[in-house]
Amino acid sequence: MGGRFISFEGIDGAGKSTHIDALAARWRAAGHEVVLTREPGGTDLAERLREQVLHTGMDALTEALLVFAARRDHLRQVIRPALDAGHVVLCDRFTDATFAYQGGGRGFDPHVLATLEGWVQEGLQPALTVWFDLPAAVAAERRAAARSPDRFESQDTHFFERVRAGYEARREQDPGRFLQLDASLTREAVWAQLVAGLEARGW
Ligand SMILES: Nc1ncnc2c1ncn2[C@@H]1O[C@H](COP(=O)(O)OP(=O)(O)O)[C@@H](O)[C@H]1O
Ligand SMILES: Cc1cn([C@H]2C[C@H](O)[C@@H](COP(=O)(O)OP(=O)(O)O)O2)c(=O)[nH]c1=O
Repeated sequence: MGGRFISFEGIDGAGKSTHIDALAARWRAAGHEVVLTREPGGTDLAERLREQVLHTGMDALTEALLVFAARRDHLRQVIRPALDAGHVVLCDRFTDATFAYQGGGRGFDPHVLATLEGWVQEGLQPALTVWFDLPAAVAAERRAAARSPDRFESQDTHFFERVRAGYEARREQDPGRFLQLDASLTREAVWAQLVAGLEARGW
């Protein structure tokens, strides 16, 4: 398996973390070098920016600038070197999250986001984006059972329905990149969809 960049997306509580770890274990057992990382984050600088984005009040443009600054550092220090070395990169969230949260959720101008995307990524996109899709109300029930909320997780269901619509708009712009999963099903059923989607791509 050559360098392969896969991102994982969905509203908070969709079940991404559960399945990213399982996929990393499966591919490592098969002998692949797997880099597990996340956004915002993945480097010392980007993790410090993450802390601010998740816990300090700011407007949507500031959020967007900080997540793209974190992304630039992450791409230069971690993602591109790993892909150049032929590794698999599994990234918990990437730029679709910016279009979904800052664009859809906060209502920020997607044209500005697209300009930043072009500067920061210089054409690099994930080979595949796995989208854990489910209604905002179901995700809210899961989160309530699991953890205390950050700045995003404390938003209401309307916010998360806008985030979900933001993901749908991104999928429509580039459908071949997306593997959309029905994340409202049981863990086993979601995992089966994920494995089937990867196998359909010869992975
Ligand atoms: N298919 C599922 N059905 C019910 N609960 C789930 C499912 N997948 C994950 N969960 C639970 O929902 C919560 C959120 O899952 P998590 O993987 O942390 O989501 P995310 O990383 O997308 O925010 C966790 O408590 C997890 O155990
Ligand atoms: C990558 C990214 C994340 N986010 C938000 C979405 C999430 O609410 C939060 C962190 O994502 P995540 O790592 O999924 O949170 P957790 O570890 O609590 O499951 O950051 C943005 O708003 N814009 C972005 O570009």
